[in-house]
Amino acid sequence: SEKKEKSILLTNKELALVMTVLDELDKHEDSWPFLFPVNTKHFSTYKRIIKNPMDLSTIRSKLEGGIYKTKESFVDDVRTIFDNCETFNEDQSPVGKAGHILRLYFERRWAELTST
Ligand SMILES: Cn1cc(C(=O)NCCN)ccc1=O
Repeated sequence: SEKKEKSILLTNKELALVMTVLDELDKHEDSWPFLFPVNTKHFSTYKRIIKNPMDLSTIRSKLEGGIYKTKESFVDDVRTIFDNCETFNEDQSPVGKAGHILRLYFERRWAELTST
């Protein structure tokens, strides 16, 4: 049925929406800490402290692989990036500050694009 179908994949409109937001996050000047997975060889405690690592390249791979069935599951992964950042970084550190700025940008942009 139409309802069932909706839960299997993102509609074209939703796909375009999440792609747009993902592209904007990727090019934002404060996205540099979040473009790729945190280097756990460089940050040896990261794996123990952060249970669900997430980054923008992983989100893009999941999107291209048809992993996201709803736009909400996409939003959950984006928010995980920022929650992980707050867990692992001091608020006033360069990475911590970038995380707060990019989270604010994302939430405002998402609201703009999805609020009726
Ligand atoms: C998200 N995140 C990124 C870094 C980082 O230093 N990234 C550099 C990328 N060149 C360190 C801790 C952290 O939580």
